[in-house]
Amino acid sequence: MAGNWKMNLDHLQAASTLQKLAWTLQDAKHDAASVEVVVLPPFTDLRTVQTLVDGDRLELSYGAQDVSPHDSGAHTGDVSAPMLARLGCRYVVVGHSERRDDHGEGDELVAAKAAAALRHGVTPIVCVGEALDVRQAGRQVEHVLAQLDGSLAGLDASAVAGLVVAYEPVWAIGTGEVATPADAQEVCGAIRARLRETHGDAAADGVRVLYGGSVKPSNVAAVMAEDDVDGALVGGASLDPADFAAIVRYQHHHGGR
Ligand SMILES: O=C(CO)COP(=O)(O)O
Repeated sequence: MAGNWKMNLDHLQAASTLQKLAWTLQDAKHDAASVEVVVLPPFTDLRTVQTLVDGDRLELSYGAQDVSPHDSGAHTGDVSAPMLARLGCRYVVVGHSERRDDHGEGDELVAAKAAAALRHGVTPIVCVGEALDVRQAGRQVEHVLAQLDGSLAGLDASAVAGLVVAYEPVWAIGTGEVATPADAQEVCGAIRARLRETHGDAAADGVRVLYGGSVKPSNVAAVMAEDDVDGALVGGASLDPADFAAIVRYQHHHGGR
């Protein structure tokens, strides 16, 4: 269960949010071995998050929201995978729709970013998803699979087995419009089936497929009940530690699988 904070919470707010999240999960005796909890704060928060997680031995993982395809050099404003690795980032989001849209990132760049992360032991969370017009035309599966093929270009089966892929329909992000569990399953199932074809069983069975888009404590259990949804990538609701903890612990609150 991953919380993408997007461009919210400065490093002071990050510290209090993280502490509240950790206490809430601890009070609920959350078993971190069964459901991994990940926060994805802005770059400027990462050192603070690292210090807290290490110092207080919090059972939380963290990562960044973007990474350069390059390891170092003249790339003003970018942050490299070695830098993220040194900060203890276990994950990094690549290809979020907000970066694809705001910064014109295409599949080739996303694949280069995923490869950069993997070179330095950081697990990419590769985001794919269709816009509303594509869904209305009924072309969501072919669209997402083309994005997936492009965004994972060049990765071998063992790399894919360790990956996280997040299906986030753009029309469901920040809109309150959640895909139905069947919508999420259709595309998440197609993603896993495609990876089985292209990279084999170990890759398809190892990859973790997340759903993202207006996930809330009230709707998470239904989407998690689908076969090919392994977790959630949560935006807005992850900013509230009580809501995010409730999402992480969806089985206990809503009787999911
Ligand atoms: O984009 C998302 C997570 O990466 C989803 O955001 P919301 O949960 O705010 O819809």
